[in-house]
Amino acid sequence: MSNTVDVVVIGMGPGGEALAGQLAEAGLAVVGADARLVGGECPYYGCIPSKMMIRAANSLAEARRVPALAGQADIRPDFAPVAARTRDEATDNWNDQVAVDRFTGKGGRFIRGHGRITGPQTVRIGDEEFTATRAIVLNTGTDPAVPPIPGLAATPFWTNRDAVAAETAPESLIVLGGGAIGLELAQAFARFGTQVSVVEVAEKILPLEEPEASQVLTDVLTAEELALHTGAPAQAVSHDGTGFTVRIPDGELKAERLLVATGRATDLAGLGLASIGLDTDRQFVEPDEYLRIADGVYAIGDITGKGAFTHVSMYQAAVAARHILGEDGPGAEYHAVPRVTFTDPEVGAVGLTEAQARERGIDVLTATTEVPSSARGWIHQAGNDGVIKLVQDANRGVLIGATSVGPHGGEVLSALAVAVHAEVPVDRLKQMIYAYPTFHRAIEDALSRLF
Ligand SMILES: Cc1cc2nc3c(=O)[nH]c(=O)nc-3n(C[C@H](O)[C@H](O)[C@H](O)COP(=O)(O)OP(=O)(O)OC[C@H]3O[C@@H](n4cnc5c(N)ncnc54)[C@H](O)[C@@H]3O)c2cc1C
Ligand SMILES: NC(=O)c1ccc[n+]([C@@H]2O[C@H](COP(=O)([O-])OP(=O)(O)OC[C@H]3O[C@@H](n4cnc5c(N)ncnc54)[C@H](O)[C@@H]3O)[C@@H](O)[C@H]2O)c1
Repeated sequence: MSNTVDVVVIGMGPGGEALAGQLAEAGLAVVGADARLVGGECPYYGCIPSKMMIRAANSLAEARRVPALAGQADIRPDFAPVAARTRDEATDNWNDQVAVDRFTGKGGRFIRGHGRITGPQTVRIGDEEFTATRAIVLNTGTDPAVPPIPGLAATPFWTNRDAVAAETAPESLIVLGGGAIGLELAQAFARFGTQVSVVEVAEKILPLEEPEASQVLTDVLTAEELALHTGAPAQAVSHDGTGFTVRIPDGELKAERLLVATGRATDLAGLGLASIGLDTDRQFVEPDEYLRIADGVYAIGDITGKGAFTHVSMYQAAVAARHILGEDGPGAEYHAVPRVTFTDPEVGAVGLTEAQARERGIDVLTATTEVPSSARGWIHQAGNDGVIKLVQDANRGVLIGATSVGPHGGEVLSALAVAVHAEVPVDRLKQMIYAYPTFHRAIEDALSRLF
């Protein structure tokens, strides 16, 4: 088999898998390499198993709301169905044969191994050298970042990869990091009965989202008896054979398990980017609008730093694939990247936060409305916590950012994502009819406060 091909894809996360398959189906000679599992973090260690866990945990939370609304419910949490679904349905016991077969079925050649660029058109995968005449595509994603906290490295801590593979919910859990991964898993385990403490170095949880969103979630998680320690740098970690101790400025926390969810790491040097003249001292590559980082070299997904989300990886894959095939089409744009943290309530957001907009010198108008005081929120009652916040560019008269926290907050976000993406004039949004009594009707109330 010739080692001179059209395209080599290094790393087959969600975007890389889609792009490699599309190019192979289009008739190009494509080699796809993955060191671990085809499909990447999302199906095996990320989105899908965590959302299965959350779905189960939310059903427990909803059952706990029965006394407020509908009588009595006898709730006895059991983690076994979650573990079984993750193993059997989400990950096929962490086996990617179906995905490999799907790719090879489209005509691609798959190699399990670590890929590294060795020159403008050359890639080494394991012991083999390949020449890619049309494109090299990087979709290598990220690994969990482990902060240099004294003692931590020597302990048997969990990352997301261990947490989603748990067979049982631990009795107690300390979560380092109050971002998306930390909070989603913290709340899910807590709903199964785990005693959870979250240690977040920033002054608030979800520090990059709107402060109003952070506040709603802080109130909900505190009411669910999670212990939130914010502005709390972990100073030391130890493990005595049975449990963890984490020292924070306020004292010591102890738990059976420790989950490190403090962000993600890339390794640009390990990808050989110096061989094509790129700086490897940075965390992310810098692609142009067609995802090129050098002539004939493309990068998609988390390593581009445009939003570590499956939908960004897939979007970039489509743009890059079109460009590699020589088809016309728009380049990538990022003014309306949506994101949803699947806590309950869900925290959906799109575009810029108020703080980000002000940092850019944009003259903004903002408005918020509380979900519990909307008609649907009031009807919903137990579990109705939420807020909608809009950020308008005062000069252009369009929304440039929005946040939707609440039951189905991620679904409510879709209307706001359309508005931000298509730059629908705020005056036009104010003329729209919002179905009664939906959660999304609260958007109308927020719009009426924008002046
Ligand atoms: C717990 C958790 C929950 C998440 N939930 C969501 C969610 O709900 N929604 C959402 O949109 N996103 C979510 N994400 C983020 C999402 O998983 C990623 O954004 C998504 O997987 C896209 O990543 P990627 O395309 O960059 O590649 P990845 O999925 O990171 O895959 C990269 C692949 O490249 C391989 N690789 C790396 N280096 C090499 C190399 N040198 N040679 C060969 N192969 C290599 C790896 O083995 C891996 O298979 C979650 C992440 C985590 C951890
Ligand atoms: N629903 C989703 O779409 C979803 C879910 C999970 C993850 N993700 C993606 O994965 C990415 C990574 O998630 P993440 O939660 O690891 O990262 P994150 O950047 O979202 O959150 C990490 C948190 O850890 C804190 N932190 C950093 N160092 C710390 C330390 N030493 N001690 C205590 N806290 C510390 C940070 O201040 C931050 O709040 C996210 O940015 C997101 O894009 C998406």
